[in-house]
Amino acid sequence: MIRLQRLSGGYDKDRPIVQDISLQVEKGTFFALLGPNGSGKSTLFKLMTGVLKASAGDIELNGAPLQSYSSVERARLIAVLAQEEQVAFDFTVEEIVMLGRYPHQKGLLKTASRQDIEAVEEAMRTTNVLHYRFRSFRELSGGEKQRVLLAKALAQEPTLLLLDEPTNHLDVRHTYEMLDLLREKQRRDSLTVVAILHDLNVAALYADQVALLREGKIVEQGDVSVLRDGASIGRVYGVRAIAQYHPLIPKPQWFMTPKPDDREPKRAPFRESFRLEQNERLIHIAFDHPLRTISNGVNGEGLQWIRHFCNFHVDKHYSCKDPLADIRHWMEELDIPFEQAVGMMTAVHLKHMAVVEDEAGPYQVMAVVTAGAGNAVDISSDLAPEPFIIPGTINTMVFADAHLTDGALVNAALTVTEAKVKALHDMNVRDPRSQSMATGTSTDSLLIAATQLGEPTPYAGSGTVIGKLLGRAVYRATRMALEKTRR
Ligand SMILES: Nc1ncnc2c1ncn2[C@@H]1O[C@H](COP(=O)(O)OP(=O)(O)OP(=O)(O)O)[C@@H](O)[C@H]1O
Repeated sequence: MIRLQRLSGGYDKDRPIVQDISLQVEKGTFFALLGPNGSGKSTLFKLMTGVLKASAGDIELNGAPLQSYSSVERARLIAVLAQEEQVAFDFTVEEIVMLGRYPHQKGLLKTASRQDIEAVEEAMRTTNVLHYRFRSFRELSGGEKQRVLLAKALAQEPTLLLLDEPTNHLDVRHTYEMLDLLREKQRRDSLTVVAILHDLNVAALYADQVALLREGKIVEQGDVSVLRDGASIGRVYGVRAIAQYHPLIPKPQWFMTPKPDDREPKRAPFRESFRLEQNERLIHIAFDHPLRTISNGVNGEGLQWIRHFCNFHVDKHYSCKDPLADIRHWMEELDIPFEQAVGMMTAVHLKHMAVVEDEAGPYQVMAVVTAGAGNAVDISSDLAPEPFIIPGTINTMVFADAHLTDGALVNAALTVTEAKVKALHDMNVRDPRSQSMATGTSTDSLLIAATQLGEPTPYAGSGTVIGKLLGRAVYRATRMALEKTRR
């Protein structure tokens, strides 16, 4: 629908600001133009609307050269929401929005038709500005003005909407409301949206296509997955950042990393950096700093940064109706912040806990295990799973003074699971239903937590020093814990 071919131009004929830009935005697409300050985004917009004349290259709008349209025709097709829109007179909100209808109005007097009035009402309703329609535009806050200007652009009923930082001045709620609204218009009315955005995360969530500009040239272009490339984004913006996928939708999101703070107090050695308490009700390991953690705990599941590691004892007949609410309630009673805690449950007596500490090379590890084999299961047997749930009968907590990447955390989970299975095998633990060797119990829990100090290691399998250390600690702790409960 709009096509730029080898386009160059700027403010001075001899010094083009944007150079050799080729891109195509299809009808009904949300296209985000990204790039650092001064990279030429607004200049490109001015070339796209004909405010600036290109020094080289072509722009086609709906298959015809942009110059072949009259200015009124262009204004009917393209609406622009500029960065700082100056309003010369003291207009009301409704009057401002009505200005959007100007290209559609006929005759010298330009009186508003019924269609104009309906378009203005609809635009004010969708942007949620109806309630201040009679207020002076000048009196509005920055965010309110922005919504009114969007209403004006929508009232224009364009096929192409160019937005220069549309979410400027908007708070979080209004930012996402505006973007949801634009996406709805884009999908429902096949509106084509080209937006200059500074927030890479917003762009990744809403744009179908993106182009990344640096010093007037496109350095990346494509669907939003180009934003997944940490190295190139870091280079373009000159920042330390990593991209990860959003946990709920397959869109990349950015995490900026501040410069390391040299004045941060030195951390205590591993063994002095935590407190382990155990009583009838709870095993609580509290670190003085958060650890990178992967777990399937009832509370704090997934990948997190965690300081408090809890294993609560529950009665054999505990009803598991809402274990998360229960665990948070118990944590609250004990003043343990659940946002920084992993919580597991077990029906095993906590005095039967086994703790194994070990070290090799630069690494230190500690495995804390509670284990009962009442509902041991052979995962390979043909029997259907039993729906009856008894809270976690082998709960394994492993702490490592090591720097494990996310992949290494998963690798560590694999390694210590192998160690647990071997312990069950060597202890001749059987599935009571199939009588075959058990591979675990039906409600096991696991957590791996790493201090993230030292050199990062991407592997923690049985072929690595850290993997072997973790595996052996878990093997010994699982055996000790099973022996204690058996006795
Ligand atoms: N009216 C102007 N006359 C001359 N040079 C200009 C003018 N407006 C912008 N420039 C220059 O053009 C270059 C690109 O500016 P532009 O406004 O297009 O960047 P941008 O990517 O939109 O930046 P920002 O993210 O800061 O809004 C800058 O070096 C700027 O100084």
